[in-house]
Amino acid sequence: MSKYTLFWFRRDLRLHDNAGLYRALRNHSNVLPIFIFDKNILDKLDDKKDRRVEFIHQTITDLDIQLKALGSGLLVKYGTPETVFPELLSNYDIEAVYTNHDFESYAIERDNMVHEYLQSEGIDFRTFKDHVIFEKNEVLSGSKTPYTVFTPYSRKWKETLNDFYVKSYPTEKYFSNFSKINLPNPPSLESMGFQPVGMNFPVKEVKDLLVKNYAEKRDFPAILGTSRLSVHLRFGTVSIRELVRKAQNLSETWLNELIWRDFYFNVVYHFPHICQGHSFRKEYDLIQWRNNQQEFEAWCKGQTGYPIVDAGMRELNATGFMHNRVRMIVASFLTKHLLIDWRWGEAYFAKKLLDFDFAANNGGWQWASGSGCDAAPYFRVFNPTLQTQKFDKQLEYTKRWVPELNSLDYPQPIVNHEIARKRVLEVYKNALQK
Ligand SMILES: Cc1cc2nc3c(=O)[nH]c(=O)nc-3n(C[C@H](O)[C@H](O)[C@H](O)COP(=O)(O)OP(=O)(O)OC[C@H]3O[C@@H](n4cnc5c(N)ncnc54)[C@H](O)[C@@H]3O)c2cc1C
Repeated sequence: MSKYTLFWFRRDLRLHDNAGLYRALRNHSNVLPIFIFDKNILDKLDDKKDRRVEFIHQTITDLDIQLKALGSGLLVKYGTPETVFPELLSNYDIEAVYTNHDFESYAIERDNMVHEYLQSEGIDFRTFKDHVIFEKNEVLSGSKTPYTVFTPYSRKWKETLNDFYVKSYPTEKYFSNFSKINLPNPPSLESMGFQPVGMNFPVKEVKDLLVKNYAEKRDFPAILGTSRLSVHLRFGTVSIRELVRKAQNLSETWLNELIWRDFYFNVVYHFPHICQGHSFRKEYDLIQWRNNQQEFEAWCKGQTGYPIVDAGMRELNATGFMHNRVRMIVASFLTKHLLIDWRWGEAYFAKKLLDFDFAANNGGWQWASGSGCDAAPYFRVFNPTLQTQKFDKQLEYTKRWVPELNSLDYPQPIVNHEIARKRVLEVYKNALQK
């Protein structure tokens, strides 16, 4: 029997069109796929009914079934990478470990640690670009510096794109190179201290018609006008290359959204200070936030007395999803109307969003607060009433989540729009003039 090559799944939970898996299968004849339920991450989750863990568990179970049908299987471990790898090395004769890039700060630390360990054991650790179209220095300005503004970034992104970057990796050609092995089923959610919520997750297909109509429909939260693919993009159950090909054929506007996603990964990679809790524009760290705990709780619970804000927060709490237009409204409301630090909102979203992704979430929050690259100017304060008139005129979305809207049970606004607008402009001006 030849030595084993491990393929380590992380945010790329699919067999088809997977860059690192393709390289492992093409170069080696005994490829054992592994997945680690990482205690370093799971132990930090307070909610034992975390929808993300359930999503991953369902996906892993499905991957294992697909692999068993190929005469192989998925080796699933529950532990920390620093203990799992030594254990794997003592049980299997391993020549190389393949995986795909992940640029979040914990992931970088983890991969450096694993790399060092494997190197000390004489084992190759090979990593590949998979979850974005362009990474690292592939899209730089003419002066070879990273872009901090979306429009020129997206222009260069489009100029750089050619068929090569969106071609699928035909992993299926080499499926016979998966190890022939008998493995136990993955551990249950319960055995890892979690429980299922039992919700239906968004489907991973998007209809051509939806993408064609995206530009006209994407801003209306009452209708299904966006793809709902964000959780699949987060965990790699869909391939970004396939989606970009679809967007190229059907909708420039939707393509731009996929480019925003690459853009925010590019920002995280080039400006790591944002991963340490700093504003992208450092002067914004001087803002004197009010950080009123009671108002924060009212925002979290959807009890601010601003119906569109409350609808969004209740949708988030109930489903783990919130429409992009409403994310912008609730984020602006928290930072501008309530003058609560965007990091509080960022952390709350990180706990609740099914599609939580550090790069897009941080980017969205810093955009809303004005502190980010290519952010909304600080003096732009969304008016929730006008936003509702524009994007939920019939209150269809709002009433879905705030059914008691016109009754005495619904709270009075916790803040007056005009007073809050003047207050935030004053506070921001003071901080930014220093
Ligand atoms: C405050 C705030 C926080 C956010 N947090 C996240 C987050 O944690 N994870 C996340 O995936 N998105 C986040 N977004 C971006 C956006 O709201 C979601 O990607 C989108 O609502 C997901 O719905 P969809 O899949 O139907 O998107 P579609 O509109 O169909 O777009 C397709 C895909 O493009 C990407 N995309 C779209 N808009 C953006 C954007 N503005 N920035 C980056 N990528 C984008 C997503 O991967 C999305 O699935 C945030 C936005 C804001 C304003």
